[in-house]
Amino acid sequence: METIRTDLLVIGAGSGGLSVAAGAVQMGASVVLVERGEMGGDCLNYGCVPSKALIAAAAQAHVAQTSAAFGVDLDRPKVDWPRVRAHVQETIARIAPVDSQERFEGLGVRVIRDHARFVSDREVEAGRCRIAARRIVLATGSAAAVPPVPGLANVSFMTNETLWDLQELPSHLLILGGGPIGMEMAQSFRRLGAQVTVVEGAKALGREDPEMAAIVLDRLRGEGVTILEGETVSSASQQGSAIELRLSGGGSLTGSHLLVAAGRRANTEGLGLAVAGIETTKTGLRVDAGLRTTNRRVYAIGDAAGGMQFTHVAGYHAGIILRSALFGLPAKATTDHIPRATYTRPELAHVGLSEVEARQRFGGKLEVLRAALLHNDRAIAERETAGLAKVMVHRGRPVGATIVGPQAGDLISTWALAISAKTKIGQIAGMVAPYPTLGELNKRVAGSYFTPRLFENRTVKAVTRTVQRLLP
Ligand SMILES: Cc1cc2nc3c(=O)[nH]c(=O)nc-3n(C[C@H](O)[C@H](O)[C@H](O)COP(=O)(O)OP(=O)(O)OC[C@H]3O[C@@H](n4cnc5c(N)ncnc54)[C@H](O)[C@@H]3O)c2cc1C
Ligand SMILES: NC(=O)c1ccc[n+]([C@@H]2O[C@H](COP(=O)([O-])OP(=O)(O)OC[C@H]3O[C@@H](n4cnc5c(N)ncnc54)[C@H](O)[C@@H]3O)[C@@H](O)[C@H]2O)c1
Repeated sequence: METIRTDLLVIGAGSGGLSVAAGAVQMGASVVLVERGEMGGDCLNYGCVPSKALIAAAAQAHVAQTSAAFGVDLDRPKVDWPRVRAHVQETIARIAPVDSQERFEGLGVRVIRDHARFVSDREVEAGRCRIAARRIVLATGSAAAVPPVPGLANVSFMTNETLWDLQELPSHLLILGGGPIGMEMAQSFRRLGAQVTVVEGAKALGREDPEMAAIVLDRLRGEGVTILEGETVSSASQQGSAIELRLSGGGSLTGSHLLVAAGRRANTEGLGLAVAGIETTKTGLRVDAGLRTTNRRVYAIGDAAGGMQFTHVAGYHAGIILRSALFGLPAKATTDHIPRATYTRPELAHVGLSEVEARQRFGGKLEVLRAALLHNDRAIAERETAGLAKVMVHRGRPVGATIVGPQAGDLISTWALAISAKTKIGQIAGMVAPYPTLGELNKRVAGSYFTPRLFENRTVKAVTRTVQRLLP
């Protein structure tokens, strides 16, 4: 057994672990990185990257369905699934070098490809190595949670890990769970030609503002996705390649394939956490505001920390703990300024407080600004006018924003910056946006704050008339 001493040991080479390792080694720390699976973790191999590549392929297929309105007739698209898969794999391959073992070894990180587990409160074993570290970072991510549905274990269902190995386009894809994974995949497979049925136990896109989520769900239903809400699966079975789900409401569904997208569970098993005095919660590892676990030398970041589960959150966490683990500086993770986006078409993006949360916090002092895409000239030209921006304002500053529409994930960045920089709404309204762009939506919604103050204000009108009389 080789013994290694290091400043920082990072377990997990996904979005969070790679950011910590790259930052720490480039700032002069000695770093060991342990990964038991693929470098790049879920995001690169089984999550964001393949799903966004599939969404892009599906968008190409969808063009044929909408082009006639532009005066362009296209033939019915022929979807060649092996080539769609090749596009997805090629996308992963093009990004992979940034996350590769070679790149990290080139930076000076010692990379060990094995499963890691604690053997004491500050030592970890991985393969033939025992690593003693000053600080340890758990960036072990999460995996699909499989609900305890009777019979499900005997069905050949897919999760986000196995979906990308599909050999053929499903004729009828059943999806268990109507969260972001379920909805992004439902629309993509529908656009590529599959029949798709989503079974959602509560409300589809249930974490989002219901008014905004309804715009997305209407579009998906309009494209032919069946979404059953408030419906749970009482049992699952398989006859040959046909998968049957019996529903608690009494009906049943038969499909050719089943994707389970019913939430996540943190990867904490097999880590020997008890030996190191590290506690877990229902959602992940127990951490304080500085992302320290119950063992003061050990941090947890990203999906494993059990909070918001996004790649950009894992990257943000990495920055927080680098301050603390390398320089001993105090640092706290907050969530108010962190955006999220679901990449259905239209996209649904949010940052800060929702309308309901903001009303609870600020009561009558809250102003909710709205602007519809219906009046955005670029959206009209592109026939993509289903959408809305909603901004929650308290004392002249934005405290939350939700956007549904094309490129909403890009448009929300303006509000993420405004909220983190505590910008006044007038500064967004005063920004000059190029015409004609979707970005004008942000200026328009901010400008609506001043509409009643300027255009429906008797004093302003009286002052204008007086000044006009006095001007030479
Ligand atoms: C289908 C899908 C689509 C998504 N789309 C988006 C999106 O568009 N945008 C977005 O922001 N987020 C998206 N996410 C979420 C995003 O993928 C995660 O939030 C992100 O990957 C979390 O990064 P992480 O570093 O915490 O964990 P991971 O990326 O999961 O990395 C953890 C790594 O730790 C390794 N590991 C675990 N235990 C051990 C051990 N004991 N020893 C050694 N190695 C270990 C694992 O093998 C893994 O490689 C998506 C997720 C899914 C499933
Ligand atoms: N665009 C993005 O950024 C993006 C995309 C995909 C995933 N993600 C991340 O991955 C996480 C996981 O996504 P997800 O969609 O798997 O999880 P989720 O927890 O967001 O949604 C799961 C859905 O499944 C439902 N559900 C759970 N058990 C069920 C059952 N037995 N029967 C019927 N419905 C059931 C829940 O009510 C919920 O609506 C997201 O929360 C997000 O953090 C992000």
